[in-house]
Amino acid sequence: MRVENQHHRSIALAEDGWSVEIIDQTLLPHRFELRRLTTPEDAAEAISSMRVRGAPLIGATAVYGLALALRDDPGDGNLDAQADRLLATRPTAVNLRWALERARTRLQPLPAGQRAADAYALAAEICEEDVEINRRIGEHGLELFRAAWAARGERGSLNVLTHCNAGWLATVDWGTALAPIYMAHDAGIPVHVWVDETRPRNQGAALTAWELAAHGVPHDVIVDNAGGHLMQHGQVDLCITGTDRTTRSGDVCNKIGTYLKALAARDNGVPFYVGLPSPTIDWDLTDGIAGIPIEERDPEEVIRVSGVNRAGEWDSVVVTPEGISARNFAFDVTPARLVTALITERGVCEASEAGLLGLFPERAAA
Ligand SMILES: CSC[C@H]1O[C@H](OP(=O)(O)O)[C@H](O)[C@@H]1O
Repeated sequence: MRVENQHHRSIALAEDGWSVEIIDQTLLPHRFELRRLTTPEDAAEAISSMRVRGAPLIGATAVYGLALALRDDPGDGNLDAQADRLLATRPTAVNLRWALERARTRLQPLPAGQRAADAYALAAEICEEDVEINRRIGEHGLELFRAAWAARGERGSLNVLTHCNAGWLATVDWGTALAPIYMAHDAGIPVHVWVDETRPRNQGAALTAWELAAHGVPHDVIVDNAGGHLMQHGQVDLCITGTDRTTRSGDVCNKIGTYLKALAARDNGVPFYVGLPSPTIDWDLTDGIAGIPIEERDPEEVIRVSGVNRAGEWDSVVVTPEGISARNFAFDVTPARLVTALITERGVCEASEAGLLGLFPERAAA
């Protein structure tokens, strides 16, 4: 997407043809800085520290990390060890497993001397596929937005609530939940976005707001607990989020707090949509609540808030009493029954196995 009139993606091969450039998302919104990854350790650190985050972007970064590893040692042992190491960086987003399994399957049979070049080629393919998948999610989602706008009699604004960041920063480009928002805005539908701040890492306040502002999409940042109130007062026409792993039955794992938004949406008759790229579907799982591993991150992320102080300097402050105990669950699972529809690159379907197999029939036998 465009940043100060220059096109950027969240990740790209550097001009040297081998190192990898990412946007360091831990510095946004106050500093836009590119960071070069030159080793697999750099890639693993970028994922685990959330310099890059978002299921599709995590998968792409991991395969570039594997390419960096194979430049130095393309042997079987290093291929397996580095893939395992990258897989262990974060447990919830299924794209990480999907991308690394795809890489192992493709690279293992190759002569060692060909593996690095092919890993770079695969990383580039995964990136291009992601951009196209998200563009199509945007187009299918746009039709839902047009219908919602018509349902409002095309008056006022189309008020959309989103949680966390499922924009171009969470993918290679376009985003999943935000792609329909960008396309609706560009199509002249007056979209307004309620942006959940999304404690504790503030992906909404820091990343979604930054993206929407750069694209000129009207929005308001709200505290995570305000969404239900807005829905009760008719201020939300639809909710749309991303996902880190969706089961074949349509259970949606996403940033912590998504489930509570879906409950409020159901209670207030507000449609709840999920932007779902097919690499984020876990076809091996049916019960999301029982089966999806929920990442638990450092409690320090709850206790301490980072930002820019009055002097414009990067700083952090403690918001709890000294020595307290905190827990930091990073995701939750919204049962399929609370999801109005899944927006995939192949179209919109109900959140169910039948719905997903209707769009992905090749998965029926699995
Ligand atoms: C398009 S995936 C976006 C998804 O990833 C985020 O998690 P995190 O920032 O911890 O990587 C969040 O769940 C978003 O909805």
